[in-house]
Amino acid sequence: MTNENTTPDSVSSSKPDSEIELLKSIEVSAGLVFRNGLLLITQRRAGDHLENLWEFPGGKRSAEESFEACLKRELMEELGIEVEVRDLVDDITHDYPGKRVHLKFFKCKWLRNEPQALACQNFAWVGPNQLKQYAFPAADERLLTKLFTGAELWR
Ligand SMILES: Nc1nc2c([nH]c(=O)n2[C@@H]2O[C@H](COP(=O)(O)OP(=O)(O)OP(=O)(O)O)[C@@H](O)[C@H]2O)c(=O)[nH]1
Repeated sequence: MTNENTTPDSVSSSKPDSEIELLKSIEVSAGLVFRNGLLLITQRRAGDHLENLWEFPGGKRSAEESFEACLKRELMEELGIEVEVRDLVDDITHDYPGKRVHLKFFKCKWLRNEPQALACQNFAWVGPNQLKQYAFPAADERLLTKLFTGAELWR
């Protein structure tokens, strides 16, 4: 995990504001998939943006697709699992060098199929204490704090 902080009001970046305004954000839907009190996380593939870091599974929304539909599709493509998409837990915009991402994180309930690493390097089901041992992208910092401090999210 990096030390970079993001809040909805302050977007961290190394670029001047004028340049950031020109960046069009990439819209991403990601899931907090719970099953029996454990959370599913995936590892990004080597060679991808933010390679080898762990993340909440999901991906880019295509035009005309809702964030919820995008998430169901991505979870099927990446892991072969079916979920029920529930509440929006966080909504974060973050600037990486040359790239602005707008992420919506939804709580999901695992419904069926054992996960398979179809489009990720690896996956793991973790509890709150294990989650601390994995390195995540800077954009996920605020959400991770919620997960570490809010036991109700895990229920
Ligand atoms: N799914 C997911 N993406 C995240 C998280 N945090 C975060 O910064 N991202 C960023 O959101 C974008 C997700 O798009 P994606 O999963 O389709 O990424 P990708 O490898 O196809 O992107 P690329 O083709 O631009 O390299 C990536 O830039 C990824 O680094 C997260 O927790 N989950």
